Amino acid sequence: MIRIDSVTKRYPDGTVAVDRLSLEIPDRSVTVLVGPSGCGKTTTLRMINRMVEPSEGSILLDGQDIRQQPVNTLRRSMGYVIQNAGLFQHRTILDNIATVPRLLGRPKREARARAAELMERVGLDAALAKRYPYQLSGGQQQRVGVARALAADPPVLLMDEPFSAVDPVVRKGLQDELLRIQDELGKTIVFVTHDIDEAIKLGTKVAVLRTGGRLAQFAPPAELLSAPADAFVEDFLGADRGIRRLSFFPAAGLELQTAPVVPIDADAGRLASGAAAPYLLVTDADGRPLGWSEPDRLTAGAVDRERLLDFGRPFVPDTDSLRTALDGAVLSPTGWAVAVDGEGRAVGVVSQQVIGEAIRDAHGRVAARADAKAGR
Ligand SMILES: Nc1ncnc2c1ncn2[C@@H]1O[C@H](COP(=O)(O)OP(=O)(O)OP(=O)(O)O)[C@@H](O)[C@H]1O
Repeated sequence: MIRIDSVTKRYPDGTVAVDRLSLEIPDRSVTVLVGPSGCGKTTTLRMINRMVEPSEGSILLDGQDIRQQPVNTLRRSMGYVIQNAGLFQHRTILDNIATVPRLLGRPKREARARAAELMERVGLDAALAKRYPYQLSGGQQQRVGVARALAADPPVLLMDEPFSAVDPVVRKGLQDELLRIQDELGKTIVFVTHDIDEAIKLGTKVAVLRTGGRLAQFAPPAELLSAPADAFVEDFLGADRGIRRLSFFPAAGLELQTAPVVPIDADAGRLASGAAAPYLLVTDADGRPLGWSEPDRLTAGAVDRERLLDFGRPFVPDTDSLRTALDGAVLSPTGWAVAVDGEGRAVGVVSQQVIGEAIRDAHGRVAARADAKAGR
């Protein structure tokens, strides 16, 4: 655990970048520091690897004051990734990644083998190994930055706005990759961003800082969204807080109806058994959805695919959230969402109303848990 204990940083010109900040950063999880420009995120991160020394307070790593170990030893235990990757322009990709193992005295062959392995881990094609940084896209360069930071297998990874300079699509890919790597490697990651959506997506816990380096709230993302500590946090979270919060509620408990799902070759009896529903979902012979139809427009054995209504975007109950299910229902011309299994076969349908009830239940459960925690 990294423990930031009442740390203040006053720069020589008198700027107080961080003001009596206390934070406990748990092991093997992603802790995000988020806040408006100039609120002291970078200063805080750099105090963890002693690129900046606190004016007051202390930082403990696994119970030991970080000032008690030589700065080089400390930094070796902490990979550091910055915006634009900060790669060595005159070295190949492979040698960029192999830099730290080489500095640590690893033989060239071993360091390069490790670098090649890391390229694969961060999703870089081996063919890029001999290129130079300027021959890579921004997103690829960031991946190299992550690989380089992982090369010495440090337990801690400090990341300062690593994905800010790339476009939203590439950024999403990099975020997904980071979560995957984190799942596999279980690093202690401290991640700085000014993007609250990135914070909510990546953070196990999120520290929202306000200008002057003061902590506004430190909580898991779902808790931030459901109970912002004050108006500043609420404002910083922005619009759609309620909808975004639904991402944290699984769709697995939704009660699905199967009677309205009918195969394209359904006989009259099968069609009649679903006829009470306002719409039927027609599937192909493998069970994959084709589209919606009002029951009285269907004739057994003669379904005109062209006349079916678009079924919108289906959700997978086992892995998706209530947000995805609701989105599916809102996008569907019938107001019903289609549930599919991992192979894309329809497993049932669910109305907006039922999703609405599930949302109310989920809110109720969270409120009950909060009450229990507060001893009410
Ligand atoms: N070397 C320095 N000397 C004086 N003031 C500094 C120095 N470095 C940072 N600051 C100031 O400290 C405050 C916090 O800066 P910091 O870079 O930590 O913020 P940040 O939250 O990371 O900002 P951003 O999101 O814009 O990168 C700012 O007011 C900044 O101007």
